[in-house]
Amino acid sequence: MSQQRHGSTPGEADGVPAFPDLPEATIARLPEYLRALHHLAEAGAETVSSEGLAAAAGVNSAKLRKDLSHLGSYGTRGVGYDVALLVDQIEYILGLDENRAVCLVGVGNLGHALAGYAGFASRGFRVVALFDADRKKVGEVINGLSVRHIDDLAQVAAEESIAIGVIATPPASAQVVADGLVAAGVTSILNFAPCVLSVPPNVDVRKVDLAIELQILSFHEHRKASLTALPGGVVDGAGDQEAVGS
Ligand SMILES: NC(=O)c1ccc[n+]([C@@H]2O[C@H](COP(=O)([O-])OP(=O)(O)OC[C@H]3O[C@@H](n4cnc5c(N)ncnc54)[C@H](O)[C@@H]3O)[C@@H](O)[C@H]2O)c1
Repeated sequence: MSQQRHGSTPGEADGVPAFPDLPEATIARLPEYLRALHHLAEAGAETVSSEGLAAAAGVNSAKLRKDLSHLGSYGTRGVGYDVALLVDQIEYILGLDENRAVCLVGVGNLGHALAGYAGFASRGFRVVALFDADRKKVGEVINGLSVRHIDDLAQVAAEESIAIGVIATPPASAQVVADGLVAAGVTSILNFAPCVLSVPPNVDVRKVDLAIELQILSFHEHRKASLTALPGGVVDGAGDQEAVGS
């Protein structure tokens, strides 16, 4: 099986369209592969087997091979995947080479933690603005950014070409914030508020809810307890590690 050559445009591997239509579940796993590949590259690895990468990413290797085949990446028999090349391909597909501008709305407990997190830059994002409705918070500087009033959203979004808005307000304010982001031209929203947002079809919303993740783990705890309670009950082997929010 061939692997895409160095120097060719990522995403244009033989027989694969420049922008393949990927299953949602594959898209959700690509950042996991990327994180694992970055760790491998930092450790000096130039190639990695599908089993090695699958273990590092916490998925099974058949699923990984299928996911990467969507990108036209099949690895080389006996050698595996070229780490640098695969990083390029995944970053290209995820659009991480564009260093998108992100704003955060709601600088409370959660917003503070998110705004202070230095890891977004190394993952391909620029946090360019922080907004809050509370005038007492306006002017506070976090990670070199001064909190702006939410009334400035449209102006700042235009100046900074903000692509992604993160909502960390209470749920009661989240819809009005989402409406403001959409009106300001933002077409991707990451919503931490535990509520469903109504947005136009051209706007993508991802939701992060740690309580839901805990509830899912609670289900698995419940299931394991009921299986081991059965005579001779055996719990199934460990499953894949799903990313929160996927
Ligand atoms: N997703 C998760 O796993 C997770 C975890 C914790 C909290 N949360 C959610 O995150 C949100 C924030 O939680 P928190 O503890 O930081 O709350 P918080 O009350 O400490 O902060 C909310 C901030 O939003 C601001 N705000 C309110 N309305 C606004 C508006 N219209 N425009 C701009 N700013 C506005 C407030 O002034 C405040 O600074 C809540 O919805 C909470 O349920 C989610």
